[in-house]
Amino acid sequence: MKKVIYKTENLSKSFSSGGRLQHVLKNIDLELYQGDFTVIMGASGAGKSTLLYALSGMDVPSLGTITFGKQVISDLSQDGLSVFRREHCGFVFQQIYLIDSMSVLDNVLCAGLLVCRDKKALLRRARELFQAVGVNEETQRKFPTQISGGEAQRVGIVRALINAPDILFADEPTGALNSQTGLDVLNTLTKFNEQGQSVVMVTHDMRSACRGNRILYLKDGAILGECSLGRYVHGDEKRHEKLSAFLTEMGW
Ligand SMILES: Nc1ncnc2c1ncn2[C@@H]1O[C@H](COP(=O)(O)OP(=O)(O)OP(=O)(O)O)[C@@H](O)[C@H]1O
Repeated sequence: MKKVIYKTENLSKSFSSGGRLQHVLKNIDLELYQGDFTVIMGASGAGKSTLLYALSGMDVPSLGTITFGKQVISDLSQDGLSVFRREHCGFVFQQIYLIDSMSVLDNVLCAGLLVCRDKKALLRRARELFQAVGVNEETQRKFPTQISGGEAQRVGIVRALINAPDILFADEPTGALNSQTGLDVLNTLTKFNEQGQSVVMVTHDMRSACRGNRILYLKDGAILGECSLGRYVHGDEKRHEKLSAFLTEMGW
């Protein structure tokens, strides 16, 4: 039986803009499981990123609770949330925000040193991760402005994983990449997930979504439905058809 890592109850988020309250997430009850590659889909404005930010402690809900393991993260202060993010979460976004004045390797080590003081152990893990994503030593010595978008995104994945997070959050990780480099990034995420890494990814892209084993469809701030695709198998056309049929049913 799968282990629940996240549980939300009545999770709601509202924003006030122009004197009007916009209810973006509406009473979401959700469980996420360890080892899953969960994908969140839905139309633009459905609340996907807002849900991801709430789960990852980057933002706080207006109402409801979010429990991670036994910890109620929706009760944490801003300081508590930053410790939670640092210790448990990894982030991969469309924008990578590497520090331009540091080498690729130092960008990764710097993120690791926030959690672990053992530089030798960090270096070992960084080298393993760089090898896994296909970023060689020459590229590791370069500065962010000297590498391609695809390389930068793979460095971003290494940085996100350097602290061995319990969960990796990805928001449109291939959104700014061309088709081949996007595919490399998806293969990298799939590989880590096969090794047990839990992933939650927001995407509009069918090809990316096909990598997930569980697809949630968000509409107007509520989960309208979900689809189970099973573990990713390369070249499985039925998977694409199943996802496509599900999305059609959801009104995608
Ligand atoms: N900080 C904020 N202040 C005010 N409104 C916000 C804020 N963040 C999000 N919203 C609003 O919440 C709604 C949902 O935004 P969100 O980014 O979660 O949608 P999304 O489903 O991820 O959309 P997209 O696919 O276009 O990225 C939008 O109408 C957006 O304008």
